[in-house]
Amino acid sequence: MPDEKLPLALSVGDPSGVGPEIAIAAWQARDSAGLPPFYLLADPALIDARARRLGASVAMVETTPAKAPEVFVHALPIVPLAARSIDSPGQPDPANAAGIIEAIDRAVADCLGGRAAAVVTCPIAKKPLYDAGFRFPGHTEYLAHLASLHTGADAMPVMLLAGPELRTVPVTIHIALSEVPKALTSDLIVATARITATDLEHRFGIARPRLAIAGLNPHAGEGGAMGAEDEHIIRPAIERLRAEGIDAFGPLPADTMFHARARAGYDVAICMYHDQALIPAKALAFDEAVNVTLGLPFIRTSPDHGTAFDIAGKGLARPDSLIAALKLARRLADSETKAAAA
Ligand SMILES: NC(=O)C1=CN([C@@H]2O[C@H](COP(=O)(O)OP(=O)(O)OC[C@H]3O[C@@H](n4cnc5c(N)ncnc54)[C@H](O)[C@@H]3O)[C@@H](O)[C@H]2O)C=CC1
Ligand SMILES: NCC(=O)COP(=O)(O)O
Repeated sequence: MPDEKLPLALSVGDPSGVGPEIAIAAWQARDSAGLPPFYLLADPALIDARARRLGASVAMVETTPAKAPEVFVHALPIVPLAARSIDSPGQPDPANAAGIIEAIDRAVADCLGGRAAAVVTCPIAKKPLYDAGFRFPGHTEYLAHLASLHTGADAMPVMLLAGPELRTVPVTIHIALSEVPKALTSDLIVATARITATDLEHRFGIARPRLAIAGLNPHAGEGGAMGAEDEHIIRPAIERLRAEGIDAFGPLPADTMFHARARAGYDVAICMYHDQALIPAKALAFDEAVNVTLGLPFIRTSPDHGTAFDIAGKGLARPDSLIAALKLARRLADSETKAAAA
């Protein structure tokens, strides 16, 4: 249970991406945005180099999680990594993998060790990490692995994109589109929807959340004429969820379930693959949507965008989605604290 005085732990993400500069910009906006205290897990030399490159005048102090809240008022608190990072914006380098992973590891350890209230991650690019031997598809799956290492219990991670007007969950996440039909099972849909319903109720405070379940194929299969998965895999999953008392309905044709009137009828859209969930979320709210990992024994949020190598180091990156991620992490941590105290 997070303590409301604990800071948020922010991992730097890929040093060649926009993570360092959106972290700096978020700290600079702390008062106007009403941000809760956070500390940045990073190589201090990297953050100093990026600030200089951008001509940003920012006070930084190397510190500890415990001292971060008092530092945060006047300087960006940096909890130094053991690994060094290369400042090469736009040029991802597998040599940065050690620092990227150390920052995530330490954020999780701080959170589960009672030193941080929640984990917030700046974006990582997957390919340079794979090239360095990292064997997890992304943060989402790696965080579940870390949770299991720390607690000894298996965790099933669920990706939620949360924006002001829409929440979406992809049932299959970081896999090729050609693999989706094989990976999609009724068991996976049921397990994903259960975790979503539980976390929306207990972490987001939505009593009996309404889950709109998307079909996989055009027109949700058109009665089997355009694919069998909607009737043979998705509909049985919905029947099982309803039998458990979860307010799930569908399968809905995905092309007509995201317009404003349709969205008014549900709290979350459970989608069958990555882009089915992330395209509507980012199209509606690229600067405000937050990536949240459900199903973990700690809170994790992230901006919805990626490393943006094309603009890294140019002073063009907007910190808005990171700011939304920091605020949502604080809100979720505080509601967990209140629920535990009640
Ligand atoms: N949470 C995470 O760690 C995420 C990581 N990624 C990774 O990021 C890498 C790049 O992915 P892309 O598909 O190119 O998506 P991207 O989100 O990095 O960039 C897409 C477009 O949005 C712009 N953009 C992104 N963030 C912005 C910001 N803060 N301010 C202004 N413009 C911004 C970029 O300049 C680019 O034109 C991939 O390797 C992917 O794996 C992608 C999404 C989330
Ligand atoms: N497209 C979303 C994404 O790649 C984020 O993944 P993760 O690194 O948060 O698991």
